[in-house]
Order: sequence, then C-alpha cells, then structure tokens
Amino acid sequence: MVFDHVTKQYPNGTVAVDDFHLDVADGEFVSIVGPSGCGKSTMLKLIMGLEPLTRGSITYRAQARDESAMTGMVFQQPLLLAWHTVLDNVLVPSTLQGRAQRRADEPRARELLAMLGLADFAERHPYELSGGMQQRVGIARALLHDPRILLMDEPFGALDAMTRDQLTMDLLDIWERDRKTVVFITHSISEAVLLSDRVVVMTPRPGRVADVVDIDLPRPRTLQTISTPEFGRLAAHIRSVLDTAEMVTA
Ligand SMILES: Nc1ncnc2c1ncn2[C@@H]1O[C@H](COP(=O)(O)OP(=O)(O)OP(=O)(O)O)[C@@H](O)[C@H]1O
Repeated sequence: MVFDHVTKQYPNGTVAVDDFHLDVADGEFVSIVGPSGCGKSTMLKLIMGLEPLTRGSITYRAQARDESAMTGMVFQQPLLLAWHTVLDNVLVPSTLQGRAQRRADEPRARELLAMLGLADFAERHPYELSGGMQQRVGIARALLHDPRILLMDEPFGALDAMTRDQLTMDLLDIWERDRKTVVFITHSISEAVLLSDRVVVMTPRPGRVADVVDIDLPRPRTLQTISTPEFGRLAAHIRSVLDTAEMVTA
C-alpha cells in the first residue's frame, strides 16, 4: 500500500494530514503514533474511502478477491449489536450479503471464535462478555472475509493493562500466522514497538511524518521483549521524536 503525498483538508479548512508519504510492504505491520488530533483516524478514513483525499493518492499492490475483502477494520469500541449473539455479531458482514452468505461463512466465524478463545461463547450475548472478550469479537468480525489489510484504530485503548497485554500477544500470534498487512493506530509507544516492523511517528496537526523507525527486534516477540535494552532504546527514540515534534510546532 503506497501513500503518495496524501493531504486531507476538511471543508471547514482544518488540515488534518499534510503530505503524508509512506510505502507499506505487503504483510508488513506498521503502527502510527502521534499526539491527539494529529490526523491518525483521518488516515484510516482515507484508506477506507470514507473521506475523499484533498491531494495525493493511496494505492494497493495486493489484489483482493473483491473490493470488500480488501480491508477489515477494528475500532476502539467493538461496536457489537446487543440483541445479537456473539456468532451473529461476527457474521454481520455476511448477513448484510444475504442468508446464503451467512450460512456459507458460519464455519469460518466459528473457527475465528475458537482461535480467539471464544468457542464456548458463540451463543452468548455481548453483555455476558468482558471488555477484552468483546474486543476479540470485533477482531473476529474484521477477519471474517480474510481481508488483505487490517486497519486497527486504538483497538486496545479502552482495556485494562492486563487484558491489553493479552490481546497484544494474541494479535501477534494471529499476525505471525498469516502476515496480513496491518496499519495500527495507537497512543502507546510500547504497544507500537512490541507489535510493529516499523513505527511512523507523526507531528501534531497538521499530521506530517516526523520519523519512520525500523523495529528490528527479533520475532517471535513476547512480553519479556519489553524488558530488553534494545526495546528501551527504540521506545526512548520514539519518545524523543514525539517530544521534539511537539516543541517545534508549539
Ligand atoms: N469531519 C471533520 N471536519 C472537520 N475537522 C475534522 C473532522 N474530523 C476530524 N477533524 C479534525 O482533524 C484533526 C485530526 O483529527 P483525527 O480524528 O484524525 O485525529 P487523531 O490523531 O485520530 O486524534 P485522537 O488521537 O485524539 O483520536 C483534528 O483537529 C480534528 O478536529
């Protein structure tokens, strides 16, 4: 996926993203970190085609079976339908395509629920699940149609620290298995370092690329990776780039 000098100005004149340039390899895990309001969510909306670009382009290298299988999206809140079971929530994208599609996709939905440790909860309702389990349902739903690109907008932001760590490890497992291209938005430097091949550090609004940091930590990574000196060095570097970018624009 190539972001070629992407600029987004909203109709009210706000420039949310300015000249964002990045080449994301197929199967790469890229995180975007930056201060609040620097245009991270806007980037995702541009990728999803929910907002038109003002200038520049976003192009895909990989081919998908169809357009709808190109991207899967995980939000900060899992956005589950309270009156549907867990299984039906995962199958929402199929149900929208008709009953036959729903039937065809049910085995895959059950397989994803099992992979995320929710096999026994398929017939339950969202209110019976913890926050972390609800977010797993959101992840299963995003993976249902095997998207080429997984977009994640602070998916663990609303969770407590332990659940967050667990889901981070689960996401690493899932990614190691089939190496989707992931664009992951987060406020957490350590989450970004632990997960990513590269971390894009953005400046305060209008969001520009302040630095792109290669995360050359060996994989598979574990929570112990966080206590290595190399991890500390990378996290400190990203912190200093963020601080410098804030001082320059302040
Ligand atoms: N529809 C819109 N119309 C006008 N301005 C907008 C619109 N959506 C976002 N903005 C502005 O664009 C800027 C970037 O917003 P965006 O939500 O992309 O930032 P963010 O980095 O995701 O923020 P946060 O980390 O707080 O979620 C902000 O100043 C925001 O107020």
